[in-house]
Amino acid sequence: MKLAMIGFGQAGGKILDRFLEHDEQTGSNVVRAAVAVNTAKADLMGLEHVPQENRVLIGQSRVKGHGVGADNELGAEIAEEDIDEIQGAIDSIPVHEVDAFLIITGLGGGTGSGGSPVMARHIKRIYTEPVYGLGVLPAGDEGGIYTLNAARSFRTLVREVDNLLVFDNDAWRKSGESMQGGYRQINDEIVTRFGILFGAGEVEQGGEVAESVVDSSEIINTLAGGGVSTVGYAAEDVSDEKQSSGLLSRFTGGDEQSSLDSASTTNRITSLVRKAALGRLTLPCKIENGAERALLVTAGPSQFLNRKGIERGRKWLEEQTGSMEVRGGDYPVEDSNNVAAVVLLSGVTDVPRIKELQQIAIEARENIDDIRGESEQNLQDLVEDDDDELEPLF
Ligand SMILES: Nc1nc2c(ncn2[C@@H]2O[C@H](COP(=O)(O)OP(=O)(O)OP(=O)(O)O)[C@@H](O)[C@H]2O)c(=O)[nH]1
Repeated sequence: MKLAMIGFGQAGGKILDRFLEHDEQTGSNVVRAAVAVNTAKADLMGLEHVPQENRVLIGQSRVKGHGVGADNELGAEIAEEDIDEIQGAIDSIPVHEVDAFLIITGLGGGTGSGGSPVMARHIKRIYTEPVYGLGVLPAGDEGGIYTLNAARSFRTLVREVDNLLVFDNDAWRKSGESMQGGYRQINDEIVTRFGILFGAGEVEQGGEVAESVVDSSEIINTLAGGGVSTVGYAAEDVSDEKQSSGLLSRFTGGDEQSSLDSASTTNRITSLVRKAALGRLTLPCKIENGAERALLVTAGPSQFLNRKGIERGRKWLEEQTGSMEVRGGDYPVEDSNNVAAVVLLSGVTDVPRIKELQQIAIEARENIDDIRGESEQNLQDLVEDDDDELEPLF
């Protein structure tokens, strides 16, 4: 699937940068165009793979290149005011060559949190291609303002995009790690999952497995209908088996597929599907209470992918989610040493983490209002004398 990716804000830019690096390393060619938008000059300068001409600094007259300091209302205002500058960069995208737009952003900050819904609305008005969001929720220990920002941005962005794919930093943060080191690893996790998912629709149809290869229209149809999506992933190293099956087939003159035990290939796939769906999802949720649609992608060297495994995995997903719309297919990656299953669950609704986020956001808003009210009173008590005998100069 060919995407025009827009990284909004610091997190959005860094994840976009990592997607570009992944594209170069794997040759998957998913990112057809990349634009980074930010109010902070330093963040844009720190990017390594986004072309210079596609880095857009907005809000210069308002914040002088220093970011909006987690004020997402200001982030939204600036995006609205400078939308023509962003459009200038989008104009260079060969839109006829892309299947969809993907706007990537951290929902807890200011620039991306406020700007990305404005951007999504703008793009949807102009282009017919679907516009998806990849929104990152803040970790629980980041504090009230980030949670409040994320809850408000989440609500707005879901409405503006054709589907919001969510990644929850809270579920992935390891304690005892530096922020930067931690994010690098988290961003790798993000790119691995979404890279396989979107890369799957990019394989040329052809060869033995042609009819079971995932097409980009299957990704689009799974995401159609809107709402919130989450992704699961599981992988197994098959390098030893790959080596021995290659040797054996050369020795017997047979093909590599037939030198592998098809029952164990099938079982491996079905167990990977279960692990992917029941393990850590990008947004943890209860799958047994429903996903409207799902897509199963099995990736790896083609001799390790078989139709029976995918069929069984698909059926199992249908039973688990109660969805009648479960698609499935292969993503052959011949030089990989892993077999992986990626499960996209679209239209999920039973997500305790979102309810918790909203509750904390409401409390944070109440606390912020109380503290503001109190601090005005406290300042007045400090600067004025008790009997108001000292009058100000003017
Ligand atoms: N996964 C991931 N999350 C990140 C990364 N950097 C920041 N975040 C998350 O994004 C949120 C902050 O958003 P930023 O992108 O830094 O903020 P911004 O949009 O640049 O807005 P301002 O800095 O307020 O102008 C934080 O709450 C973090 O949870 C990153 O590299 N990876």
